[in-house]
Amino acid sequence: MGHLRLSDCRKKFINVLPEQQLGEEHSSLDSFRKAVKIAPRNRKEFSLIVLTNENRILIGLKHRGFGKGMFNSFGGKLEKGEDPVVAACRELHEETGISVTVKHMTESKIGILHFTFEDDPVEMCVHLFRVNVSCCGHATDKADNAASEQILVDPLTIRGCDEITPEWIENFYHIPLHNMFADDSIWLTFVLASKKKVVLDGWFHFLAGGQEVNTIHHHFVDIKTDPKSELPKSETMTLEKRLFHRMHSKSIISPSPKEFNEAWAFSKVVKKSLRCNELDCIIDVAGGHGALAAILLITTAATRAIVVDPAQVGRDSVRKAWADFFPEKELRYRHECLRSGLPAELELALKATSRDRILVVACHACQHLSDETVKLSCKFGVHVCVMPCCQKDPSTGSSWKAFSKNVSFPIEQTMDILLAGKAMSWNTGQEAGVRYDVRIKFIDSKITPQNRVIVCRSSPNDGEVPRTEKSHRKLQQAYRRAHKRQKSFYDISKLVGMHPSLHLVGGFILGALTSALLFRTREKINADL
Ligand SMILES: Nc1nc2c([nH]c(=O)n2[C@H]2C[C@H](O)[C@@H](COP(=O)(O)OP(=O)(O)OP(=O)(O)O)O2)c(=O)[nH]1
Repeated sequence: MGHLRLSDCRKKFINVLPEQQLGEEHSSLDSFRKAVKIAPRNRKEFSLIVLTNENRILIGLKHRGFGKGMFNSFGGKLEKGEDPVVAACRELHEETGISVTVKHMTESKIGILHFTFEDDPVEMCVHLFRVNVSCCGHATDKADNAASEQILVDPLTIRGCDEITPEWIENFYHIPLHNMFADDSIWLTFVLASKKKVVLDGWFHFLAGGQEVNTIHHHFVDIKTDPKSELPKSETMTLEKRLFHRMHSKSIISPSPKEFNEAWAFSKVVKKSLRCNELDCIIDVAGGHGALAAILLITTAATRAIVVDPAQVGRDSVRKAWADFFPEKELRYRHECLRSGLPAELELALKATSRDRILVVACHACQHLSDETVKLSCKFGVHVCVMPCCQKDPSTGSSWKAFSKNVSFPIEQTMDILLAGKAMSWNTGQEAGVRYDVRIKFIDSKITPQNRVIVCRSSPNDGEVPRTEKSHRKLQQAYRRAHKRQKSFYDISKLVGMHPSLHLVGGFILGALTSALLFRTREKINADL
């Protein structure tokens, strides 16, 4: 335990207030008390919760009350007789919608801040908490939060109230300290920059003039670090997380977290199944917002992606959120149905690149659309991956539905297998001079139960015997095997070196010898008698 330098931590923050607004720093509480002559008569208690997620912080713009027009962490006055921890849970929920258990909030307490003012005899006593949350794409389950160490938050459920609007700051060091209370430039910078869990006892005496002046006269901060209580190791910001956070920090609702997770998982399957450094063009069919197209642009070598969908769903959201992740690449939307839009785009793409560098994808396109996507793509001989949904049996008499029922196999899976079967049929791709290697892969069923990705990888069959020819040869072999006996007789004659025309002569001689032998035997028997 010991005193740490506050000013060193401050240097990393780009919006920190100038030293003259932060007043004189004292090295002891005695020294601070001697300098601050006004003794406060009344005391008011508040809670204040610093809410972080990895190296991001959620703060709120205040619309009324103390600090109106400025950013602050969440919190408020304690109600009469209310425990500070309970007040912190209540205020955090009221102002952000985030639920934290009393137990977790108790463990999250990191100190007390005391504020006095030259023009106000009331001392403000603020109970300080630091809550670190994990953002996820699933609805927050209070029971899970209670049971685990982590607070899981679905970013879409974060909401403000008439008093405050929450906003994520993507990087601690960019926090708008120039529009926050002056003391934040002292203690908040320290709390955020410190790798260890810190416990504070902060004393701040402000000059008269309230938030307009926002200047500290004297301050003293007693900081203790507990070497045993390390902060939870912050997870590394994977690309997936950066994309996800960027999306919800811009309050984007299309794609939803579920759709984002589906697109991300789908893209992973694609990347495992195809040579992604060789892709050039992605066509995302029924792609709506275009999240899948954008993710593939970001994570593969492809330079162009086209979203073919008659509906205009959240196209600007994806650009708004992720444009700087694919700066030199092109994301284009074609608002047209797949039947005409896909062949038109495939023709355009084939003018610019070779078919083995083109990939058509469809994530959760209804089954008839997935069917048509595969059919058209195979006609052009390009790679195609689909994850169908809304499978129905289109056959007359619903024969597949009956089959599924008989073998207790879900119709959705039957239809997917049938689609894979069509793609790997002997003729598929022949017209384009390719053959298809077809696999069914899975994404996590927790993301979606419709989790089968049909991956159809095309490869040239130049110089190769067409599959129909191969099977014809096999049939001939089988036919020969079936007539082996006839063949073997011919083979034996060949073996003894006899010409087939001599068979007759041989037979005649053999017959004559046998008759002579029989005749002699009969004569001998007659003589004996
Ligand atoms: N960061 C920081 N926070 C402060 C300072 N002074 C101060 O009161 N706060 C916090 C403590 C409280 O969380 C909040 C003030 O509470 P408030 O006036 O909004 O109380 P409330 O939510 O109950 O408001 P209301 O509904 O009664 O209008 O600001 C300060 O100097 N720096």
